[in-house]
Amino acid sequence: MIDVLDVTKRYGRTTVVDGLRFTVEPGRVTGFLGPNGAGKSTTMRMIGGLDAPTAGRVTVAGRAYAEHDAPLRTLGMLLEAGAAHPGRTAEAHLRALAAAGSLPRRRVDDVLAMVGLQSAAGTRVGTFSLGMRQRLGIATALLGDPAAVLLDEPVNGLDPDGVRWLRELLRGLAAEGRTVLVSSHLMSEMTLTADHLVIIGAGRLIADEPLEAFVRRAGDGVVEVRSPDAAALRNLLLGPGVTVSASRPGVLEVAGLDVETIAARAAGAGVPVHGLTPRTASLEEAFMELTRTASEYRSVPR
Ligand SMILES: Nc1ncnc2c1ncn2[C@@H]1O[C@H](COP(=O)(O)OP(=O)(O)OP(=O)(O)O)[C@@H](O)[C@H]1O
Repeated sequence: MIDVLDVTKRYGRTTVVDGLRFTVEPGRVTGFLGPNGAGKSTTMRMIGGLDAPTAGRVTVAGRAYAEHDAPLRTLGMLLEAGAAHPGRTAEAHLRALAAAGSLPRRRVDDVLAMVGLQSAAGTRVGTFSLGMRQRLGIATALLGDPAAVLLDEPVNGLDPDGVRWLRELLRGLAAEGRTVLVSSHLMSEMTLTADHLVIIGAGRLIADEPLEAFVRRAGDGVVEVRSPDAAALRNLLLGPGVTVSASRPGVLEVAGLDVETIAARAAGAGVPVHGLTPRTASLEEAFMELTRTASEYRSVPR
């Protein structure tokens, strides 16, 4: 569990984080969202003890990061890619960290396997692609088998396969009961990974809610349904307050019914359904609108 308790961070006269308060619960992926410059990295650095709040407190499992006897087992973090020495191999980099943190050597092999870098273990980090560096950064974060994981924009530099892999990894870590906080400035990315959202704008909390609640509030309520028997399904779903349109063959856009109801009706009538997705195209816009409005209420200069 991570607690950000009324934290403010000022650099000179600039307030970057402003009275921020939220809790990151274990067992789920929490997406930490905000536009560029919102204060995400600053907040994450304070959680990881790399920067001190001007006011307020941050605790990990009830204590400040620096006060833990086994910090690497408490919190693993990826705060910037490419922190490894370019002349070292991936394995040597991880071994050095394991030795410094009194971690068993086998953890090096474990995390190399977890991030899919076994075959590059003996390669110098300087020759790594951005995606490989990102994977090594994630391996570093996981080295101590930590109860909480903090990843700042981990998707940067990953290809589509890498993004999918990361999504599975994060969901797996949460399923193991760990606390997972992952930042992004893209809503669309988070809708596929996060269970819970913490949204900030201009250093202030804008939303702290389950992803589902955000989608319900900000989405347009349209469900896309793919079916090889779209015509039959259309007749089945139409009724008072329900509109069904078909923009592409085999795909219906249904407004006025939720995913569960559509699935139950189709199953009840034996109509095959191959896909059922709430339309999320508008979520990115809703997110931008939300954070833009918050920023406009700020006095300038901060
Ligand atoms: N050491 C520093 N000194 C002065 N200002 C800083 C410092 N670190 C960050 N800032 C400022 O604080 C603000 C928030 O930065 P931060 O990196 O935390 O935002 P972010 O939400 O992570 O954005 P991004 O998505 O661009 O990484 C920015 O305006 C940045 O210029």
